[in-house]
Amino acid sequence: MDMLTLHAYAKINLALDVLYKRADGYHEVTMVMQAVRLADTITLVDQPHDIELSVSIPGLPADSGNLAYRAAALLKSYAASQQGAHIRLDKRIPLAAGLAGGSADAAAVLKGLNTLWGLNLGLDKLSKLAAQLGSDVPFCLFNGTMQATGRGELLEPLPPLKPCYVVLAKPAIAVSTSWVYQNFNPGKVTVRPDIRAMRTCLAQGNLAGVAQNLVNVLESVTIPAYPEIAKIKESMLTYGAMAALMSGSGPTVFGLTSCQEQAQDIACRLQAEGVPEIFVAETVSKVE
Ligand SMILES: C[C@@](CO)(OP(=O)(O)O)[C@H](O)COP(=O)(O)OP(=O)(O)OC[C@H]1O[C@@H](n2ccc(N)nc2=O)[C@H](O)[C@@H]1O
Ligand SMILES: Nc1ncnc2c1ncn2[C@@H]1O[C@H](COP(=O)(O)OP(=O)(O)O)[C@@H](O)[C@H]1O
Repeated sequence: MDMLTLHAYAKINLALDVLYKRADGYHEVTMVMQAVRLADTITLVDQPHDIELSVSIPGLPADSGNLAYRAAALLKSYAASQQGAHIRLDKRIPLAAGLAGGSADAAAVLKGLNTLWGLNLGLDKLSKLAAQLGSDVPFCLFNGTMQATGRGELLEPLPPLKPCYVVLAKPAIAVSTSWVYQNFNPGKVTVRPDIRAMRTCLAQGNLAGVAQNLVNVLESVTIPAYPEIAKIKESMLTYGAMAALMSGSGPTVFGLTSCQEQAQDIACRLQAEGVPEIFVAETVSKVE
């Protein structure tokens, strides 16, 4: 019996711009994405024929409603494989948080089963399958620091973000990504990210410059609906984060700092304020 254990890392968006709504209903975006060391654990065990999934928390589907299951089914069908697998998903990344937890799980299952089943598909092929599962899944195959365009599936590696600490704070709300995109109104956007400036700062290893350039246009949808997000951003800055931003469609807010002790201190103070879910994570700088 073969077994494989993988980490499925969460992501944050250092920059997120929406260019226009496409004919297929998706939005054309430009994003700078960064993997962080907050991970679900996926354990894969080889078995004949069937795909089975067990999940560590209630409220998460353990069938084709789960992206991890869908990833396995898609790979099995694409490769016309007779093999199956038991997938054990230990969830740590909060759900519907803007951290791509489901996408990370799907990417880890694609990579892991490619190995376990001896399929030898290249990352290019896996990336195409990943895009069928969701716009953020291809990034999760690669991790590190990347620019994403198209609907998020077209990737270009960027110079790695100078290693730093990320405080992640999620208020007690779940936000639907499709609701946020549906309600996006370019007329409500006041600041758009300067992606070129962000790229220059990354290339120079200029963390302060990266921090100054954090912008996410989806804040214009999520923050008016959930003002507690703005409150967490303000608190992060008061407690000494270099900068703070909502990740993806929200509601998680992340703050950057170069110092681990300061990150822990910010996390403690947010906890004292009653923010229910808080994590401190390092950045992940290379493909793992
Ligand atoms: C906003 C972002 C930023 O990284 O992340 P999350 O907040 O979900 O983590 C992503 O763009 C989310 O990617 P993902 O969650 O994979 O989205 P999908 O499953 O492909 O699509 C979910 C919903 O969002 C809409 N959508 C998604 C991507 C995109 N570029 N334009 C869209 O309009 C789709 O129409 C769909 O209704
Ligand atoms: N493996 C999974 N982990 C988390 N959510 C999943 C998974 N599979 C399907 N989902 C569904 O997708 C929704 C949003 O997923 P998630 O990836 O956590 O958030 P986000 O899109 O904000 O990054 C969840 O509410 C859940 O119903």
